[in-house]
Amino acid sequence: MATISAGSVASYSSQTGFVTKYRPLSMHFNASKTHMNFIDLKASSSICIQSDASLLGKGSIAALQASYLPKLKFKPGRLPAKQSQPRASAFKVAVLGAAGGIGQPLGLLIKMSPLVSHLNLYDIANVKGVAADLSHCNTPSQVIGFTGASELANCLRGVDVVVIPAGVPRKPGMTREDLFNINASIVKTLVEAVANNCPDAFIHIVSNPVNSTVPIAAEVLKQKGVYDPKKLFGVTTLDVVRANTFVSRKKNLRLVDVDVPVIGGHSGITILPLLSKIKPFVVFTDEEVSELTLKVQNGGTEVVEAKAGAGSATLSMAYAAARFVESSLRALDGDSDVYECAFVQSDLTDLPFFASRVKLGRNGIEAFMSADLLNLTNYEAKALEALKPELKASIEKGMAFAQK
Ligand SMILES: NC(=O)C1=CN([C@@H]2O[C@H](COP(=O)(O)OP(=O)(O)OC[C@H]3O[C@@H](n4cnc5c(N)ncnc54)[C@H](O)[C@@H]3O)[C@@H](O)[C@H]2O)C=CC1
Ligand SMILES: O=C([O-])CC(=O)C(=O)O
Repeated sequence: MATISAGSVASYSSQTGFVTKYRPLSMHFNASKTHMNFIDLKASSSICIQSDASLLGKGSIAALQASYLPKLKFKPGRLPAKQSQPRASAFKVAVLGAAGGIGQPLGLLIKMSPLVSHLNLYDIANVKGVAADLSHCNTPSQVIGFTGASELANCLRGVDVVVIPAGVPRKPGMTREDLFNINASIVKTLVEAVANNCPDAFIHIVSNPVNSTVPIAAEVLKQKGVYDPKKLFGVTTLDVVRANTFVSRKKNLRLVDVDVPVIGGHSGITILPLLSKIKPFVVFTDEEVSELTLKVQNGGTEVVEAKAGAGSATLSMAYAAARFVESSLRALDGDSDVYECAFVQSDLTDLPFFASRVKLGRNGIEAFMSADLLNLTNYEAKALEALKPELKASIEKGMAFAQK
């Protein structure tokens, strides 16, 4: 049987839920019989591509399908016995804030993507060691570390996707808003550099408060004359990841089947999981809706408190950000079946920015999944109205900061 390896990582990902649309392939991938290695950590392990087992879950399987299969000129089930190396990975990704709690595991996950040719890591401190370390992984991408303002332009030139997790995290007792004073300036400076050096890139803003840092980024890009609202994203994937995890646990569902759209923003009550729009269809009691909604809204704070001063979510965030990077790369690679939630410029509501499910394509957002906002339950409709004043204030605060 024809084979593609996902390396030993296949074993720890059977529960992952990179839930973008996915069509199974009826083909087995087995590293022991081929050199078409995805991760190459352990050449003897194998994955079955029609299952959900891969490093990045279904999304990554789709990436393999999208990036390898069309170029290999074979049909599923009719692979040649010997197949040469798949096409070179194509995309350049930069991570700004790459030596931090999120940046390091995120760098590792991106290093494992078959779609990445160059991984540029930037930080104001300690990034050369992180880059040297990661560069020893025998996956295709070339890793380079950049540090200090003088190296930022070189880090960004020619990049397709820029992820920005630079900035300070919360400590117990703080809200995400409390990070504004420090992180607003960091994001502003970094996005100015993005505008100057890779204005066509997809920009993924992770730094909090996302409800304000995304409007800041938009204003900076406008001032530079390079704003493309279809390519600027606040990363809210962690809310979806949490919602999927909590709901599947509560209702005993297979994680890979569960997809909960999460709308609004990325802070407290502005995070609104739409349980009525879950796939597969599930009935919830009122108590379950309220318990699950609060749990998702409080997910970040739960981690901040458990870490007791040592920061906020880093590993689950790296996982979520890697999923969003992978989805973006698949979209850039021509996959026409990529859907993610993100906080973006939007006219779905009367707010200028709003998180919703969007369809991604080569040029960024191709469509808004406006149907998700139809036929909301009373609970959801009320929660949506209740979140608007807080979200509006955070958006305006960000815009005002950048216009100053
Ligand atoms: N969008 C989301 O769902 C989530 C967002 N976050 C946010 O991500 C941000 C980063 O969190 P962590 O990685 O845990 O923090 P961290 O403190 O561990 O890492 C931040 C990194 O940014 C670097 N940095 C600071 N200023 C910089 C600049 N001007 N240029 C480049 N790098 C710079 C630091 O040197 C550090 O390495 C925080 O603002 C946090 O609130 C965290 C979790 C989830
Ligand atoms: O809660 C925080 O400060 C970090 C964050 O955004 C999250 O974990 O969702």
